[in-house]
Formats: sequence, structure tokens, C-alpha cells
Amino acid sequence: MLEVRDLSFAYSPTANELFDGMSHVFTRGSMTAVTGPSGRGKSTLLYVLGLMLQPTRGEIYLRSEPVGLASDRSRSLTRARDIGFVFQDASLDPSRSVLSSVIEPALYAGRRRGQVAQHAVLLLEQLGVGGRSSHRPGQISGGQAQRVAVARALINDPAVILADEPTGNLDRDNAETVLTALKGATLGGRTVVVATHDPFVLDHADEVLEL
Ligand SMILES: Nc1ncnc2c1ncn2[C@@H]1O[C@H](COP(=O)(O)OP(=O)(O)OP(=O)(O)O)[C@@H](O)[C@H]1O
Repeated sequence: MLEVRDLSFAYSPTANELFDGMSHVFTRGSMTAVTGPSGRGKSTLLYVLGLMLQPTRGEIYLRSEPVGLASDRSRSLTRARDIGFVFQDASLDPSRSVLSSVIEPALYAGRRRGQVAQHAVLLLEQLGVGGRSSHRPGQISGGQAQRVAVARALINDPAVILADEPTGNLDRDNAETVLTALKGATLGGRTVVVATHDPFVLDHADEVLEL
């Protein structure tokens, strides 16, 4: 489903090379936790898998198609259609309602609000934050915001979800809810990749990739 072959990345010609020619298959329908010491490149790997950074060497394959070295436009399209992101601090726009935040990535993917609003409401309900649709991010808890971020990542029904320390700022109960939501996202064959130091997430991952 999602695969890297001979992958290396450096931020500049003089910077250290990360990943050292790594090859790995991120299995369909499973959650892989990427872990390892600080600075080893966990976040960077998510940016590379998310087609925001291009490999210095090697390639990324999505459904067996090479995607990592494609043009900016092609990578943007792949990203909008096939990849959902969840960041550590939810990164919700403070000026938008929760519902509007969830709908926004669908608009980038070329769909209209009316086509996706019902799906967005359903996702928020499934994640236990249906009652928060009209709230702003400042009016909900960190755990609720992170569940909204998961709903936002799922709105385009992406093949891949990439999450960077999604439980980093959460207490155990909220971490559990977010983890359950991410594991639920693997049902139906999605590939979920989580960069994390959290032993709780590592314990519950289907696979662990140590950098
Ligand atoms: N935008 C950037 N420009 C240049 N170097 C960067 C940039 N972002 C990260 N780096 C460097 O790349 C290396 C990998 O960083 P990255 O944040 O991916 O590591 P990490 O394993 O996620 O670390 P942490 O566990 O501390 O979050 C580090 O040496 C970091 O300093």
C-alpha cells in the first residue's frame, strides 16, 4: 500500500542524511508506530511520506505507483486525495467552527460543502464530539480538539493517515480515545503511521518501526 525503497533525506547538502537508505512496507489496514531517539527523523519521515518533502535518494510508492518525486502539482493532488494528517497540537484554525475545520480539506480536494457536510457531522459523532460542531477550538478540550483533528484527517476518506505525536499533549483517557480513533481508521484497509515516543501508543501499535 505505502512503501519506501532505499529512502534517504537531507535538509541540505551539508546536513546529516536521515533514514540511511531505508526500505519498508507500511501494511494496509494496520497502524505502524515510528519511534526512536529525538532527532532521528520521525517527524521528517511523516513529511516525506506526506509528500511535503522530496526524498534525496530512493522513492515512495502508493498503491505501487511512485509518488515521491512527482511534480509539485501531482504531489499536492495525491496529498489532498489520499493522505490525512494529524499533528500533536491539533492545529485547528481558531477562527473556524469545529464543523468547518473538518470540512475544509474536502474543499481543497475539489468537493463542495453541501456534498460533505453530512459526512463531517457523522465523523464528529463517531468520534464522540458531535455535540461540539458549532464550537471554536478555544471552546473545546485538547482531547476533543485532537478527535476533531482525526475527523478532519478522515474527511476525504484517505488511504493513508499520518499522525505526529498525536497523544503528546494528552492525559491518558484522552490519549486512549485518540488512539482508538486512529486504530479505528485502519478498518477498511487504511494505512496509519504514527510518529511517537508514547509507550502507550507503542504498546497498541500493530507494528513498530524504530529509526
Ligand atoms: N526544517 C528543518 N531544516 C533543517 N533541519 C531540520 C529541519 N527540521 C528538522 N531538522 C533536523 O532534522 C533532524 C530530524 O528532525 P525530526 O524533527 O524529524 O526528528 P524527530 O525524530 O522527529 O525528533 P523529536 O523526537 O525530537 O521530535 C534533526 O537533526 C533536526 O534538527
